[in-house]
Amino acid sequence: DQAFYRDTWAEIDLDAIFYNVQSMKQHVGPHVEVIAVVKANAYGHGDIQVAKTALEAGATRLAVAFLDEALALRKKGVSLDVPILVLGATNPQYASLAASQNIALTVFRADWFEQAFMYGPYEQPLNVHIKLDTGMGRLGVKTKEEVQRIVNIVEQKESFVIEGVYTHFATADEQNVDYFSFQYDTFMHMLEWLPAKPPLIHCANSAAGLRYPDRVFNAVRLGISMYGLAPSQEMKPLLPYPLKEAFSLHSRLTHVKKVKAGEKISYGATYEAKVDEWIGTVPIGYADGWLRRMQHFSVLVDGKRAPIVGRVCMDQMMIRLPYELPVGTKVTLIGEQKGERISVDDVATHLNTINYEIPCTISYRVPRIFLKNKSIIEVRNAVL
Ligand SMILES: Cc1ncc(COP(=O)(O)O)c(CNc2conc2O)c1O
Repeated sequence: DQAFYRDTWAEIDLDAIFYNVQSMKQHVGPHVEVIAVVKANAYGHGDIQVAKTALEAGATRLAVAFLDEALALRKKGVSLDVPILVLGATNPQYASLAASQNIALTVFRADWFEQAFMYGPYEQPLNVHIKLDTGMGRLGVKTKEEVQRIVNIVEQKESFVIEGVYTHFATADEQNVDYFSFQYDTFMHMLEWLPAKPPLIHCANSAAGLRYPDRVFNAVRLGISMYGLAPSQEMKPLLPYPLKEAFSLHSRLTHVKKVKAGEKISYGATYEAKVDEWIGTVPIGYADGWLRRMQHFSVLVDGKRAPIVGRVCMDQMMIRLPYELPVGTKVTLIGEQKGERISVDDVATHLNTINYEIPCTISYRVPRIFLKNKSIIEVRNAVL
């Protein structure tokens, strides 16, 4: 039986993931842990495959958005001795479950602990990372009093261990460093509120890790640049080492026809052939996360750019071919053909968004093929 039957797939180059993690590891030095941020199915790249590769490449911890993603990694084989940090908020009633699975939780409210304690008992203590809000304005403690309340509760109950303290930057990927510096200084000031320094102190996302390797304390939360994507356009000229893009997206022509001038293509009959044209049909659409706004963008066939013509449908779209090509011809929507390249950034620019959003949006319906040394080691098909 086939791993998947459709003619559309994403390829994740795990060698690129490995290289990007190893590069950051070397960049920040041996005293700084790399925490691989694999939330949102590893930004659409495949959570367990990226997690395993990152750990092989020197990451020592994983980070996810919420508890379900951490439990999923355990179920998929991440051993208990690999710590996983939940970056988002967790309902206090699940604190003991997290503790039993060596999953650390982000906390930022003293009342959370009062509730979490009621849901005991805790066979083993829960590791918590106190999040400080230095200016991101999302989650985090903002006052010394709140920090004191948290520390007092933790000291009273042996169910909780403060394993870490951290903050998150809002503008680390921008050329202007004013707000970044304000947050960094605020973090330094807030750290003084803690009676003792926890084992882990971390503030850096990819951008901060790339730009200020000597100001990351002792761990970096590596997300976007692990996938070989720059945190922002502004940051591209500031990259201390090259990044290797891990994600590519491909399909194959399911139909090729010659249309006469005046003939219409796709819903709304919005596209009209100006002259006699060769039109190809590609089996990918907005239900795959290749959004309707991709109309007027181009894809690669035979190493040439072919414009998407007419409206993108739920499962298919049409392109204007440079010349007649056989059914089955490979179409590259993100990636390289014969030296021509369409990057994740190109798609993001067309959609007037950031590169983070693109791989995350390629839906469960697109099978993921995992490559190591250019050969397929695994296929994930969430449809079957
Ligand atoms: C708390 C936290 N730490 C680290 C990271 C990794 O950042 P990076 O991918 O820039 O390296 C994120 C990413 N959070 C998000 C990325 O996009 N939207 C977000 O909320 C985060 O929310």
